[in-house]
Amino acid sequence: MSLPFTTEKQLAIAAVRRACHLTSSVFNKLVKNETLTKGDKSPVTVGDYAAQALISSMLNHAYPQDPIVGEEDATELRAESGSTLRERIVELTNEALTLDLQQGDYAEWGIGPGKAKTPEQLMDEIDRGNYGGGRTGRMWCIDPIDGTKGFLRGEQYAVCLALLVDAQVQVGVIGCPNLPADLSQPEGQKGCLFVAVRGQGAQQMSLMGANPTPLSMPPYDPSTFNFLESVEAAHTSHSTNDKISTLLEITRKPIRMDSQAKYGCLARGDAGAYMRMPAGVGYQEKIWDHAPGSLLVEESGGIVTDSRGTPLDFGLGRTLGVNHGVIATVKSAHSRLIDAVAKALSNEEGDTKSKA
Ligand SMILES: Nc1ncnc2c1ncn2[C@@H]1O[C@H](COP(=O)(O)O)[C@@H](O)[C@H]1OP(=O)(O)O
Ligand SMILES: [Mg+2]
Ligand SMILES: [Mg+2]
Ligand SMILES: [Mg+2]
Repeated sequence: MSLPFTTEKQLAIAAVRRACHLTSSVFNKLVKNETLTKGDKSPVTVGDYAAQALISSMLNHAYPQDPIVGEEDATELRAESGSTLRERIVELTNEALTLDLQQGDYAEWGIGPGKAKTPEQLMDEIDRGNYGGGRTGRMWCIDPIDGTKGFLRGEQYAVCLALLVDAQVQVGVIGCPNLPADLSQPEGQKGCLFVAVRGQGAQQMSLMGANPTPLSMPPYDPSTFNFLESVEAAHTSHSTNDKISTLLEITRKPIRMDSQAKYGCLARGDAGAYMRMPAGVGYQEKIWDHAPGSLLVEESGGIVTDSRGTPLDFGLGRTLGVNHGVIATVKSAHSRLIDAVAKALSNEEGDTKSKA
């Protein structure tokens, strides 16, 4: 008998691999009018929409009953019927759907030569990601381009896919086309795929599946410990992270990087912790920004909680609800970090009161 979730894992790898191929080729040809600004002021490109349409089509073919929580929706595209933006998304998605990428990876996934879809079908595929989430049953989470700002800068981004069952992540796949296989060799081979299945461990491999390597996080070592954090100051409080660093007497500088590539780097031991302290009040973290990454870290021997030590709850809907930031680290460092966070936050509160 095969291991649980073997088919889902293979499908997720095939979908993320194809989407990475799409986003890498989009980047090289992206022009200015192929990016929109969403209601929350964040950017979305033709690559985000096309990658979601592609992944959703593949999931739909294999598991038509499974609901999908996807970041993007097609409302703006439908309103712009006949627009070049929509035409470009259709063209890109169909190119990726019909691509003869790797022999044998398409027979059962409804992709490959002759599998192009109509614009209407593709808008519907994007909108299959409108599921509201919840506590019971199966659901997939897609972040077609995580770290769109990094993508636009030509830096790090990730194509992210997870399968959840009863609000627990069971399968997580993250594709990072721009990530060096070895961070100490930034000019070396680029393109990493991270794969985790609950209870079956985590692996890193090349985007085409070469050199699969099991991941296991090194134990806490104060002499080398450092943080991974967002590039964008609006996404995380760099100054709170600095205070926590000082309290822990961390001497190495943080590594700034966009997207869930941070979870991949943490899982393979490039840094000691991924710290995501809220930059302001009111932002609710989205489940697609943490579902595959959290499983990857857990399966590599780490732990992922909010900044107060509460486990992340993927059963509340499309967001993680009121939980406060995210901390991912090796188990032996976790309680030290939680204590330092509490101290740093109470010092910040004290500073605010004394200024008032
Ligand atoms: N104010 C915010 N606080 C935290 N995360 C945010 C905020 N605004 C957007 N994000 C999300 O952070 C993620 C990128 O994180 P990172 O900085 O680690 O690369 C994106 O998915 C982005 O969402 P969106 O895709 O809607 O822009
Ligand atoms: Mg994201
Ligand atoms: Mg995104
Ligand atoms: Mg976005």
